[in-house]
Amino acid sequence: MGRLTEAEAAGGGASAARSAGPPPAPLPLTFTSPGCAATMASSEEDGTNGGASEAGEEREATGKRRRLGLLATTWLILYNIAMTAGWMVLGIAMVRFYMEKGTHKGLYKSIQKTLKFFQTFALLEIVHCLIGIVPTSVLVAGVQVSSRIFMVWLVTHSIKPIQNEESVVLFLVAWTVTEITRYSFYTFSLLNHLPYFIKWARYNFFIILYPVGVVGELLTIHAALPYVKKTGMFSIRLPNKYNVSFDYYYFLLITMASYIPLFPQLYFHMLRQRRKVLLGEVIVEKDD
Ligand SMILES: CCCCCCCCCCCCC[C@@H](O)CC(=O)SCCNC(=O)CCNC(=O)[C@H](O)C(C)(C)COP(=O)(O)OP(=O)(O)OC[C@H]1O[C@@H](n2cnc3c(N)ncnc32)[C@H](O)[C@@H]1OP(=O)(O)O
Repeated sequence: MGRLTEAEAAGGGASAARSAGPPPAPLPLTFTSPGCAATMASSEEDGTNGGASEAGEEREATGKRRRLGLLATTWLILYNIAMTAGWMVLGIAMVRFYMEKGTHKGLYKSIQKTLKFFQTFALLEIVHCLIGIVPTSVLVAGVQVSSRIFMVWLVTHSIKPIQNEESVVLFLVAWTVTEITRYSFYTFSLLNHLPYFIKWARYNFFIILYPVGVVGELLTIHAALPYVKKTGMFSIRLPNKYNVSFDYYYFLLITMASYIPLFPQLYFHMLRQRRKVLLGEVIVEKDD
């Protein structure tokens, strides 16, 4: 798989100037699905070039909806509205909790049901990719969603002593702001009425929120380590009749280490999406 920038595809001009600079380094993981190339190639926009661009955007959105089918589009609109509402409820609950109590202690306990419900519901994002109704790669969605599910169920839910750590608030705030923006972006896009500030927020907030969320997650896992070591939770010791052993403590250490290769992949993927959507750079997949 090779990647072609708009400058290469169009042979230069204003677009070339926009996408000037060194081409992005090829990544070991391919993050765009083959089915996604045509959509990407047709989505040139910069939000500033007036009527022609808007008309083009509208045509593109209508075309996209036709390709998707009414059922899939309706489902995605309902799904995205539900997720936007869910994360808004969570955000409001967090702000209210803090304003009433003046502390973050007890915050996780008070919002955990809503968090678990909506974050678990996000598993459908992997299904959306698998059945091809969204062009995101299964790998990107899989890493993103599974790391969140892991944080919610196998770390924060299971290890009660860490629930009041400040780091939990850090990732909760980062996730909540991101998801309200992301799901409202998808909803308005599907409805073909995307306010520019939502598009802008979707492709700028992550620059800060992604690292903030990752720091929160890593500090939370780190805080869990002594407890996991002491209790031996989720671990299987030898000897046993299956002759298998598993140490959750080391599993957590490996998980923390896996952020080093995986997080930059997600971050650079988002930076590429940002260039495509906000700066109008087109990335065309071509077979070698
Ligand atoms: C079991 C143990 C596992 C341990 C694993 C350890 C791994 C550790 C590394 C992982 C670190 C993750 C940390 C993370 O949890 C921290 C945070 O999240 S902090 C908060 C900040 N976070 C973010 O900003 C996250 C951003 N993430 C995302 O946006 C997505 O999750 C991602 C999958 C990365 C997005 O990628 P995508 O390619 O989908 O971007 P786009 O939004 O531009 O969408 C591309 C096209 O798909 C269409 N689309 C996608 N979803 C929908 C939808 N629901 N409805 C409608 N359309 C959708 C979208 O419109 C685009 O279409 P087009 O290209 O045609 O315009």
